[in-house]
Amino acid sequence: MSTPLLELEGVQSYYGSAHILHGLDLRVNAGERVALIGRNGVGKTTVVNTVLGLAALRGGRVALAGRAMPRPRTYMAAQRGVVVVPQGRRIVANLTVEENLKLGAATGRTGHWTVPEVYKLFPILQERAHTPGTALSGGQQQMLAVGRALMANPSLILLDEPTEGLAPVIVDQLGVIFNEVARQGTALLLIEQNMTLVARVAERYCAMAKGSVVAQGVVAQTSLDELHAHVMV
Ligand SMILES: Nc1ncnc2c1ncn2[C@@H]1O[C@H](COP(=O)(O)OP(=O)(O)OP(=O)(O)O)[C@@H](O)[C@H]1O
Repeated sequence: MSTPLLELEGVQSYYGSAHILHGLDLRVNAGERVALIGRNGVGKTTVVNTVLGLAALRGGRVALAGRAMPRPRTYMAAQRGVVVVPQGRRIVANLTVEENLKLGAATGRTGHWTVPEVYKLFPILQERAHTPGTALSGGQQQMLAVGRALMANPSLILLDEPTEGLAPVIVDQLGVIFNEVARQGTALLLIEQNMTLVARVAERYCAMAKGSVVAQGVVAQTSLDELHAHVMV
């Protein structure tokens, strides 16, 4: 079997003295589309933060593209081809759309994704190229956040609740985009509360409760009701 792009084994992670992840196991292989689901507060964002070094890894193992990262850092993840589209998008306010996109290329990784290729995927970003990034609508800002991540030519994108607060028509458009990005060969870890989108995009799901993965399965063999059961309060 090929080396996983992302592998967490028995991960224990903390914010200060708050112990959030309790022996979490998760693996994403090249080209896979995996959904990470679970109720609010179970620790999904903390998985991302652990990979970026924003939550403290105090037990277990994190490996990126086969290399163990005892002290993960954001730049290490990007260098190893793992890029995050953060919750809340974090578009830089005083930069234009195009300048925000170019920020994503800072790792120097080359590949399919360039500014023109991102504009082909999101024509609206080209139309608004010289507009301040934060002047865009919520859906357009999410497209910009995805485009910026693609500019790093990642092998894996971690998407943290990308459709939060967006209208259903925009959510549908993003689903098409995520599938197109995956078709180009980029693996996805999709943290998502919208199970219809999960069913449309992901092949496999991992469901979390209280800081660990408690169930997993093949999305095509799982009903929407079963998926919803993992996220309902
Ligand atoms: N900086 C922090 N310091 C201390 N505790 C935190 C911090 N950030 C998050 N937490 C706590 O860690 C737990 C897991 O939060 P996390 O954001 O990972 O959950 P989540 O599953 O992503 O939830 P949501 O869907 O609400 O984003 C929660 O109890 C939260 O209150």
